[in-house]
Amino acid sequence: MNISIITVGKLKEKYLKMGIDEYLKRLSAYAKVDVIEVPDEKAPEQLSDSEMEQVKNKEGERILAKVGVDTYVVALAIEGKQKSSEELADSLDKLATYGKSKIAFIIGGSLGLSDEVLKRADEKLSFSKMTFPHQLMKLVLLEQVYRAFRINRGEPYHK
Ligand SMILES: C[S@@+](CC[C@H](N)C(=O)[O-])C[C@H]1O[C@@H](n2cnc3c(N)ncnc32)[C@H](O)[C@@H]1O
Repeated sequence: MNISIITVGKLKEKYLKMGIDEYLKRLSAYAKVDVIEVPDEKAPEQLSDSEMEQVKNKEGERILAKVGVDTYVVALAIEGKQKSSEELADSLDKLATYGKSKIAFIIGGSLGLSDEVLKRADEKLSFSKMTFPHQLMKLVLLEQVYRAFRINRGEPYHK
């Protein structure tokens, strides 16, 4: 399985980078995982609604340029569908069974994802009603994808 994690902006925080690198190392035993960072758009504190839309649209174009036509897209969105770890594992297993071997998980920037990206998504996945910083979301997502592979292989994982 080829998994892309597409995010907006460069990861700067060392403590997150260490965690992300650790899960990428663990995941390499199960799948090919690429982390793609597209440039973020400057977003000062005081932006009008239309300026915010413009920021999201520009970031969205950069995101969509990285998504292949045959890729199954999972957009991370607060308002998306919540799943248990077992349900996520089952979804990944089913995608592999039905020949969907390219999957992109997309995490938005500080203002979220554009409508175009959400429209392109095959599903929207929520990790709760809470808002997480996008770089932390990347670490949490990688841990859950790793957990999903462990579940699907029947390997022990921490409950
Ligand atoms: C700082 S959040 C953006 C917040 C923005 N107000 C919104 O509603 O999307 C950055 C990105 O992290 C991801 N994210 C944050 N919290 C999430 C959650 N609870 N479930 C799924 N994705 C989340 C989403 O992809 C979001 O676009």
